[in-house]
Amino acid sequence: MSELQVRKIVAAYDGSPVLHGVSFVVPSGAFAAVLGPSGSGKSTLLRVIAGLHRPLEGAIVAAGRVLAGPRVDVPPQRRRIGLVPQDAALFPHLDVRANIAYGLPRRERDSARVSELLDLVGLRGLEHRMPGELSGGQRHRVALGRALAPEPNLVLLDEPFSALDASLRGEVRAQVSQVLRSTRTTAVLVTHDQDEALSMADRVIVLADGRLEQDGSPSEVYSQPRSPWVARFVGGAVTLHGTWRDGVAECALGTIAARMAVGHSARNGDAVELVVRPEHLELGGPHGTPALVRRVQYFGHDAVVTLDLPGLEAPIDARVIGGADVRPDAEVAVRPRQPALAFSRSPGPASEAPRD
Ligand SMILES: Nc1ncnc2c1ncn2[C@@H]1O[C@H](COP(=O)(O)OP(=O)(O)OP(=O)(O)O)[C@@H](O)[C@H]1O
Repeated sequence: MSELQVRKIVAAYDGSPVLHGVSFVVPSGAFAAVLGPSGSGKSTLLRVIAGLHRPLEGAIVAAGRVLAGPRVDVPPQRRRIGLVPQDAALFPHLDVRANIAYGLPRRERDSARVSELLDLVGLRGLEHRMPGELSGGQRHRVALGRALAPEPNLVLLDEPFSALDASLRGEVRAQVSQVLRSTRTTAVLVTHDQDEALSMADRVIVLADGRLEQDGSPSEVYSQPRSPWVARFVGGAVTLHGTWRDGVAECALGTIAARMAVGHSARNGDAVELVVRPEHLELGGPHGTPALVRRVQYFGHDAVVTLDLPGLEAPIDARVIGGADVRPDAEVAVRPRQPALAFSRSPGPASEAPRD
């Protein structure tokens, strides 16, 4: 069992707090993504887990062993944690085999274990290439092989795909998750890319301003966001002010079906904040609210249509299948296809716009 427990971690730089009591558990063998905008404290959290930054409060427990706590600070090299850094950080003067073998104790560097790892990360045949002769994706696989070599309890991946071309990224993400799943390694990925978090992880841990905003499966975080902020940050959302009345909401989109978010409630006449996914807005049809098309971004499989609605200062985006025939300045009718998610209105960071 190599469960990771992050317990009420408080961390600071020069007295300025950066993490404010962050807690979550990654079950043994699970793949978690810590997702948050720039400056939310993701790298600091990873450094705390790896033993590169000492927390002021809280504890880190991996595989049942306390690695950091009030009187404990296990040095990084004794934590049994593998790290895959952002830039792969390979030794440029060592070939693929030697880079992977570097992760093993000296006496095991010539062992069959290195060949096993080359097979695991799909680099058999390239073992004598130098890092400069590899693609970005292959370099990451070497870094993963090196991190997995000593059979760590936990692998940490720090934005490992951000430097890759978009065309390569999807493939490398799939290869890395396949290797981690096949070895049942507990892993934590840090990313600001919501697609990466949703597509790779079993658990998504959303951080904002050093606080945990939500911890759940990708579909929970997407379909039951805990706040309008999470909805906007994970997947994008149209947010509207509305008034709750008998299971529907009155807002700039007219009177629309709505359901209250988990943990929220409203009485008739209460102000609510409504969240609608852009892909749940449909154009055309007899019952929609009239809107003016401001811009169309056509992507082939779908299009993002930016609309001005009467009474709304900011435009809203609808993501529609096709969309080739929608023209700027046209008047269209817009309507949500699914009930909006309603949040009781409360001030605070959860209702501010995401920053990135
Ligand atoms: N070595 C440091 N000294 C002082 N402040 C730091 C240091 N490293 C990070 N910070 C600050 O701590 C906060 C969190 O930074 P951190 O790098 O953990 O965020 P992040 O979510 O990983 O951001 P990014 O996605 O941009 O890497 C930021 O305000 C940052 O300026």
